[in-house]
Amino acid sequence: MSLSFATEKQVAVAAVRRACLLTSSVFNKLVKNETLTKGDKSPVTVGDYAAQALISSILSRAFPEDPIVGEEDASDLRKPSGKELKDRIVSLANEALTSELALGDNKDWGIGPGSEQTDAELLDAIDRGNYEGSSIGRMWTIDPIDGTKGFLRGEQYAVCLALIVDSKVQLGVIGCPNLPFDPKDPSKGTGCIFVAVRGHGAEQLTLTLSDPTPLSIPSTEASDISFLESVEAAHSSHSFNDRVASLLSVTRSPVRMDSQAKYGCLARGEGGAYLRMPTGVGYREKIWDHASGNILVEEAGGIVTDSRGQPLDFGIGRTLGENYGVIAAGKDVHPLILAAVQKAQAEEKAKAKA
Ligand SMILES: Nc1ncnc2c1ncn2[C@@H]1O[C@H](COP(=O)(O)O)[C@@H](OP(=O)(O)O)[C@H]1O
Ligand SMILES: [Mg+2]
Ligand SMILES: [Mg+2]
Ligand SMILES: [Mg+2]
Repeated sequence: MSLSFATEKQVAVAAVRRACLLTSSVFNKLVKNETLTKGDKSPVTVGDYAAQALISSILSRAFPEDPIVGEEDASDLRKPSGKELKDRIVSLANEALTSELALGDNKDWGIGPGSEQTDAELLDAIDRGNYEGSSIGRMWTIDPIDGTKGFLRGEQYAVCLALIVDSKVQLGVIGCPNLPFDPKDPSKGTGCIFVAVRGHGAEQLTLTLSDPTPLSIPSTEASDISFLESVEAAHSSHSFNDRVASLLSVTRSPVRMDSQAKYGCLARGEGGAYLRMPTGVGYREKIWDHASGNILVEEAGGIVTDSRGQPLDFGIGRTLGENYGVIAAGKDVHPLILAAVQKAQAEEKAKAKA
């Protein structure tokens, strides 16, 4: 029987839940100068930094020995020009750490009233995410706001946290504050937390940790799926997906959504397939963009591979290495999608030669 990671699960869900409350309250108050543009031209907001500080400081208390691979680092906040931003992040993180939430909390994890951290402690918590990754041992990976562009547009984004042991994801949590809990029943409102533990299944909870629902991907005909794909055309090739869809006689339009919310939707039976093929040379996918979604889909009975049909390797560092794309789908349609992807790749190669 596989390990149940019961304490890890409780801590991870509590941390993601607090980070979801933090990010949704930040969104309503976000002002213009609270967003920076990083070296790769992508945006980062006070919400991203504060959520990473919060999650990392909870993990550091609960599991002080575990290294963390986090998306953000505090170098810009340590500069004199970053002081205003830093002050705001410290106050947001402390507010989220100390607020009293009845459920799922534990003083030993450094959360609840009286758990304030100093500026230096919170900046250090962000920088604990600088771990380079490893194929051996335990490590956590945090994407404090996945889909920052979606977050800024008021659309989908996700707070993602996963535990990787010896290169394999063992626990994944994805918090999606803007995702309808039940698309068929709007009265259930928005906000979901997806959780999966290796060998123990996948489930969905509300942001108040109620309504736990086990998740599994229903079987479908390949022609009945609709692809879940990035909103940002620079992140995944829309035209390649269109070609794959036509090879499979898919008639439904693709569903575009930012963040790992796509993996959550797939796991609960929406869409049927996630397809992310590289748009150009050079970009390497980051482990924090896929770790939680990977286990969620696998535990919901699906398959996740690259375009060679190989599983993703979470043990080679902060990235997934050379980019062969990502294909995630239910187990009956995955082989068909993989074959169609390989056919479309062969066509592209032949065209490039001609
Ligand atoms: N050229 C590129 N190709 C693929 N992914 C990219 C990319 N540039 C940025 N990304 C990643 O795409 C993530 C968003 O995924 P999606 O397109 O599914 O919404 C971003 O996460 P962040 O928003 O956390 O930075 C970022 O890490
Ligand atoms: Mg980012
Ligand atoms: Mg991301
Ligand atoms: Mg992010």
